[in-house]
Amino acid sequence: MKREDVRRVDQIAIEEYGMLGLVLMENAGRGAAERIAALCHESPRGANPVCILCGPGNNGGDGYVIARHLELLGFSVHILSLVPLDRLTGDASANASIAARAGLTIQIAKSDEDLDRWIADDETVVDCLLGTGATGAPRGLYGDAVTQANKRRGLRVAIDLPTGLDCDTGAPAEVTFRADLTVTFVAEKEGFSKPAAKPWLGTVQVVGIGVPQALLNDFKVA
Ligand SMILES: NC(=O)C1=CN([C@@H]2O[C@H](COP(=O)(O)OP(=O)(O)OC[C@H]3O[C@@H](n4cnc5c(N)ncnc54)[C@H](OP(=O)(O)O)[C@@H]3O)[C@@H](O)[C@H]2O)[C@@H](O)CC1
Ligand SMILES: [K+]
Repeated sequence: MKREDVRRVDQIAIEEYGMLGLVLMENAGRGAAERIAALCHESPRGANPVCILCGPGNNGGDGYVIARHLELLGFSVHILSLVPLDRLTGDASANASIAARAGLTIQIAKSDEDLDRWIADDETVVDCLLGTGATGAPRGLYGDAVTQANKRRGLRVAIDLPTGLDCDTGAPAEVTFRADLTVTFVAEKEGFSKPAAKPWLGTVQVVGIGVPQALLNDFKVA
């Protein structure tokens, strides 16, 4: 599915079907947390704790939901946000507030040194940096975070798409998150089928976010 179409599905679910964005994000995050937990339990590299890297948009918002559900599933979780929480808006801001009030550990990374210090070598790293709103190669600290994550020995999980990968063309940026598992929402993105994308995606699992079948049918999603 093309980036533009998957974004339209979210938009129509909210604007025409009256679903709440928060509900879609909850479904997305909960589904992703369950897939991450299953992978951690079955893989020898699947470590506890889990480090969740959160970016400025709704992909970052998914990260706060995932953190809350992984804690409920018995994982020790910490969140590294690349932006101060007061810069978040909408559903991402709401979920960051819930996580903060719930006492989840949230650190705000301001430099490459912070990232180097705070991402442990053997923990599972979850990429909630950039999703379908990404344009071009990851800039500044976003590129640094991907580079740091790729150096670690633990499992890597990308949420919706690996940061740095163009989800329409499948072309990787010079710095692209190298996932063992990509949990993607609604449907596989068009670029995922391209040979260039394969080394960055790992296993791909699709998680539904609860939008009605009638809407999926309009977009020819099985
Ligand atoms: N209800 C829904 O819609 C649902 C959405 N869901 C989730 O939301 C995701 C889409 O969220 P999103 O649209 O907020 O975009 P996302 O990629 O998180 O961030 C955009 C931000 O990144 C920035 N930025 C851009 N490029 C950059 C770069 N190269 N390097 C650095 N920064 C860059 C950009 O800044 P700007 O370019 O505007 O200055 C902007 O601030 C989707 O993938 C799925 O995970 C699910 O929860 C299901 C329900
Ligand atoms: K991502």
